[in-house]
Amino acid sequence: MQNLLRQQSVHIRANYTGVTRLCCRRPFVRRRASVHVAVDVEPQTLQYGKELENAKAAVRLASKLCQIVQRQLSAEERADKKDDSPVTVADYGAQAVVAWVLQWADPASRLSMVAEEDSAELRQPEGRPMLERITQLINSVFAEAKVGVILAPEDVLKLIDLGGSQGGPTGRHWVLDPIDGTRGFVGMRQYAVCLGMLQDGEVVLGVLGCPNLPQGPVGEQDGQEGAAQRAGGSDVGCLFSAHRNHGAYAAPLWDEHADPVRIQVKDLSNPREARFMESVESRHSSHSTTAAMARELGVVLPPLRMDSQVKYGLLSRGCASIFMRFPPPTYKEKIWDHAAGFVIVEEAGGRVTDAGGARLDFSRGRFLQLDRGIIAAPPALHQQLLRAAAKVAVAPLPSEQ
Ligand SMILES: Nc1ncnc2c1ncn2[C@@H]1O[C@H](COP(=O)(O)O)[C@@H](O)[C@H]1OP(=O)(O)O
Ligand SMILES: [Mg+2]
Ligand SMILES: [Mg+2]
Ligand SMILES: [Mg+2]
Repeated sequence: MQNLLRQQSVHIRANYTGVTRLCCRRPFVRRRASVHVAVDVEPQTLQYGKELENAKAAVRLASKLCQIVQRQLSAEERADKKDDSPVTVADYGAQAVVAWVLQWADPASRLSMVAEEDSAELRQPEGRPMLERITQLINSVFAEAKVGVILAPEDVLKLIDLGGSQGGPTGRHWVLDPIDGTRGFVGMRQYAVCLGMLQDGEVVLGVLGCPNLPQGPVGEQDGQEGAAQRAGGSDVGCLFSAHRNHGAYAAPLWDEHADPVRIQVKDLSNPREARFMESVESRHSSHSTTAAMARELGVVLPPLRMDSQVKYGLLSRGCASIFMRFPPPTYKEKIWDHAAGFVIVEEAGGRVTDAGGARLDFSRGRFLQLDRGIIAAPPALHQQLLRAAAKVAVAPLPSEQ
């Protein structure tokens, strides 16, 4: 695949209107085609401007694939992984699409990507029908977007396995969760395509594609089954993005020409006005611990339960003021489950730490090492949350898992 990719020429041209074109040409593809990306700031003025555009283009394409699959997901299109969590053709397909865009946009550099999925099951004879379905899906999304490339199943396997990097404290590593909240995805609820970029151990870019998230106010029903069915309207589908030191933005997911809008957390200090968010799945995050935290803090509003990193997006846009996550003590948190949301919340003015107050550290490989769980909020509320966490009994995570 490396050789194949090297044969291809890819270049990015930005015009003065801020619309960038990602053009790809392969020797055996006659027609030149393009993926359009709208950018919020002239890419030349940002240190990682081109990378941000590529990340948005990748997330938009992958989100399209996910949306198509969610609307007609069949039993053959999903499987259970060894850890008992679900995976679908869309998880694999989205990972391959993002890897393809990033690789093609920067063919000169060796892509390092830390991503959730790998191709092991698809390489088994029983995985072949799923692999063929994934390949077909990718090619139909590429055709619709006029990418002008047709992938073979072998290409798809290799693209998925580009996500096997270990990350670490030096160099550049993309961090991808192709579908965060797969249980939400199969349950017709919320999910997000999450892409971050690590530079020397720091998350410098984050993009969240949230196909089922309304652009306006969000209520409890938006976290429940049926969110996917309601997602056809033009006011549903959000793209959150952030560039370190340049703020966080929200834009319509399906309109790459729309201007992104700067977003900020809602800087509340009174817990009685605050709404907190947590997982829909109590097996992912203890609802009783968050309820105890809310009582200790004096929060009176009921929780807003949402799947996936859409919670980080909602916090950044001020739709709720607190996010808490207390996974089971044996669970190892992965960097792709938080990288994009982390930089978006910080750039929107919020704080994201573990329950002991340590800022999340993405430089230690594929996993995060956390004291108990994750707490995110605007600064004043965050301080109060840390005081509550010191009083509320939360099962400690083993130091070495
Ligand atoms: N047993 C588990 N405990 C905690 N989190 C889990 C578990 N299984 C999967 N997850 C991950 O929790 C996150 C979803 O959290 P939430 O419930 O808040 O949406 C996802 O990253 C999901 O992975 P995945 O990316 O495979 O969906
Ligand atoms: Mg995840
Ligand atoms: Mg996932
Ligand atoms: Mg998963």
